[in-house]
Amino acid sequence: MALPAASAPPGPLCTRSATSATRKAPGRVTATVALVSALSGRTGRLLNLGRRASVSTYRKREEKREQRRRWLEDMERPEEETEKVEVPSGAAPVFAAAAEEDSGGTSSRTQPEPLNWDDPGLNVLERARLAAEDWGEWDESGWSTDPAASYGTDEVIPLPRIFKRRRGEAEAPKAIKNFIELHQLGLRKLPKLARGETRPAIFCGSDPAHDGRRGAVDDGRGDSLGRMAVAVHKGFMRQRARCHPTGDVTGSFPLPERPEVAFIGASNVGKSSLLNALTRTQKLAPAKDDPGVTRSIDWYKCSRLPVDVIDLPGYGYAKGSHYGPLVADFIVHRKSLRLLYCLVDARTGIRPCDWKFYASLGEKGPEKVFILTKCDMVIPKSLAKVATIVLEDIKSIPKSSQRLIMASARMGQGMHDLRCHLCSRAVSMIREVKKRQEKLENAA
Ligand SMILES: Nc1nc2c(ncn2[C@@H]2O[C@H](COP(=O)(O)OP(=O)(O)OP(=O)(O)O)[C@@H](O)[C@H]2O)c(=O)[nH]1
Ligand SMILES: [Mg+2]
Repeated sequence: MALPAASAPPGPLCTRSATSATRKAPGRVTATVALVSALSGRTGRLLNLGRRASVSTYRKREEKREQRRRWLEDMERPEEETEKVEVPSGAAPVFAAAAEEDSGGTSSRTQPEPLNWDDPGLNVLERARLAAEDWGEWDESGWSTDPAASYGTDEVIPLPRIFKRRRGEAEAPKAIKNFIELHQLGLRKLPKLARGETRPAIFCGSDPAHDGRRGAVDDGRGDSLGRMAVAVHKGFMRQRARCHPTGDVTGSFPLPERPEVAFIGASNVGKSSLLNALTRTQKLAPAKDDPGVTRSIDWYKCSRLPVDVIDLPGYGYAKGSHYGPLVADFIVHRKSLRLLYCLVDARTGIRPCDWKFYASLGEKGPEKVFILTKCDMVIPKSLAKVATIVLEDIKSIPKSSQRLIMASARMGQGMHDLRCHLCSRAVSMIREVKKRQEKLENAA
């Protein structure tokens, strides 16, 4: 559809090359146009071509202006108008019931009290519901386009409003800031190394007196735990067993050989990468930029650890199927599983899908220890704020340790700390097993 002549844009009605040519040599261009016109009598057509190109550009600009105007209008609209309570598809029954009530459905339950995030009395279910509501238009299928895995730091990832507000308001305690400096955590500019020089690993998890400076790197062997952690770092791992989340054909899982610890978290949070980073075997557990890579329960055996490490499929997104409920079932019923490392992305904090998963576990399952992963992707200041928020959040999650580990599988920051933690827990698990054996022997 052609635009009416009145709406045509002001300015030149010929092509840019002709305009610039006119500016440079007006006489020559006029002569050329006159010659062409004389030869073919199509001067009007020539000019029309220019005019048409310019009209389409004008129309595009108009469209862009219109889009921008609409976007600005949306931004200026008061929050209440745009805010809507949406429950993600496939949400747990508690959300479905809440949504039904919110929409004035037929549910016999009374309208729930509006929740306030800052209320310390909120339990995990209430926080899960609040987080799901806050996420608004969050959709699990959107995970496929979520750039959470990629290394670029300038990418935008969707964040819930509550999280943004809390991150803005959070005041990180000095202890957390010092901890981050000590472990050299966060996104940092690495100094260039001279040829042949290797970057030293940062071992300061076991040494509280370490000042965190590069030159003062200790070897992590300050105590027996540190030595054990260094042994894990130099050890190797191999796969012991693999099973579908529903079990084998009989619905059962491999028999436990040792106490077990498992890594759990949303898809793509970096569970497999963290497991690989424990012994620095990059190709052990498959890890990719794609969510839903691990789709089975994998048992790994470490040469220097008296426990088995389990890599679980992630929840929130999985190609073809959603394993969240199956994994939760496995965690609840596996008696030999003594510790659960819950991974949380350092850029997003605890997400609604995480809250949903913890809500589905409830009081059941082993103790949870939280790990902030991908710490190399946020600046130290922001990392300190997110750590403060997560530490606050985990207070309301049942059976969670109040210890937060910060690590980066890619850069190795905080890995010594994680290994130390794993070793200390492994030692106490073995002690427990021995005590129980002794008790049984005495009874017999
Ligand atoms: N920058 C950075 N990237 C990481 C880190 N850990 C993991 N990644 C990247 O995140 C992506 C996903 O890692 P995976 O280990 O496959 O994640 P996963 O949680 O096992 O994912 P699923 O198996 O799909 O549940 C990979 O591309 C990793 O390279 C980290 O500490 N820092
Ligand atoms: Mg994986």
